[in-house]
Amino acid sequence: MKITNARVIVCSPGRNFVTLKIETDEGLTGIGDATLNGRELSVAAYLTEHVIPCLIGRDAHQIEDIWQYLYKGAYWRRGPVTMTAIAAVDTALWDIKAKAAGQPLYQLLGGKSRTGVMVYGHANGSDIEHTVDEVLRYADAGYKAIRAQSGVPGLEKVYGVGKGTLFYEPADADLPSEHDWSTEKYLRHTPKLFERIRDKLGFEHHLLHDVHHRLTPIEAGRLGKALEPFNLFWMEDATPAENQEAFRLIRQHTTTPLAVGEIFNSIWDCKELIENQLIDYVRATVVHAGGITHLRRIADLASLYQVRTGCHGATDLSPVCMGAALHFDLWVPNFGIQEYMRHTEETDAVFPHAYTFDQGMLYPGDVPGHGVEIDEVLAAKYPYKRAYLPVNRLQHDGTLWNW
Ligand SMILES: O=C(O)[C@@H](O)[C@@H](O)[C@H](O)[C@H](O)CO
Ligand SMILES: [Mg+2]
Repeated sequence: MKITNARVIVCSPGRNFVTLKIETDEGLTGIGDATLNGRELSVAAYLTEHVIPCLIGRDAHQIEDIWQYLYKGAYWRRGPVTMTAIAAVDTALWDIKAKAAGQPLYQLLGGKSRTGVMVYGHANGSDIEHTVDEVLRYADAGYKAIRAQSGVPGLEKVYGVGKGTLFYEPADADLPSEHDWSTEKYLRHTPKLFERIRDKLGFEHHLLHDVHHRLTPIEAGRLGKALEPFNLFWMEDATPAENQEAFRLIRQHTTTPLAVGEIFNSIWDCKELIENQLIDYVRATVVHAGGITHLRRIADLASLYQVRTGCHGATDLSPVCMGAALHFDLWVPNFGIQEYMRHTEETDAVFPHAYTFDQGMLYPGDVPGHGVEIDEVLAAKYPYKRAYLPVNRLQHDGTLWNW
């Protein structure tokens, strides 16, 4: 089955998405997500200018060979732009292979390892009481796992806390907006938040929290220790992970489980974290970590060390990534949890999909392929709009910090 054509579709149904569509001489098509939030057009150009010309005429069934060809053939290995582009090709080819077999994608990976995919939703509130109400709302909606983020007294804008409650969108301006940060205020506030949530909710539900790279390792150790009585499922991105060894310091101070990896793009970003058992969950997902082919390698390495998966699933990952990730989640033996932030109705209409939510679980559906398509006519009605993620500055002196 030969690849006859491929093209990039950029659209913005409420937020920007980049999608690669591959066509074959047998009439089968496949799509892959290529969205890199705030840097979308770099991946679109990488695909159009440098990848698509190399795909035409190749056998769509040779997923592994094409992966190696694009990875080794670039010479400049790894990096978010390259790996997102490769992921889009890989996802589209798995979609085509599964459609050719007439099977849902999870069957080609090895079949179901579980009945459904446990997800966590996002409860965001402007203060503790508001966040508690949101957590209870998610529990009522059937979620078994809930991430809680709250505004911090004395800080104007905080990661994870949106204007509306259901749809949180941080890429909110055509030049980066500026947030302020105080580690001291955040560290005083966060244990109180979880104490109050457990008081009201009890201990039946999983609770998660995202630190969004803002603490030093020793501060992260302190927070993890303070949160131990509240039994978190995980503390996420406690410190930036460029230096993987930094997690050893956090580990030495707390038994709160650690998750990291939404910004990882290859197995090399987490090799030491996994081999030294410095984390419990690896958060890489299909779109930014080289597609199903490479994510499977990360998960296999992780499984040797009892590290489980927790795929990133924010709204800047398109429904195409979500669909593919759900097939991966249904199969992967060392599954932990899947993040699920709902897309807007506009986005769902542009990307009709087979996956469904019920009682805190997602199900990828059984249609051949990954089960997500793109309505190109509708997509054309939503042109690209530049949108950046914010930057963060320390409140007391304006030093640029991690957002
Ligand atoms: O855990 C998460 O979902 C995040 O940390 C994201 O919201 C992240 O900020 C965005 O994906 C950035 O594009
Ligand atoms: Mg995160």
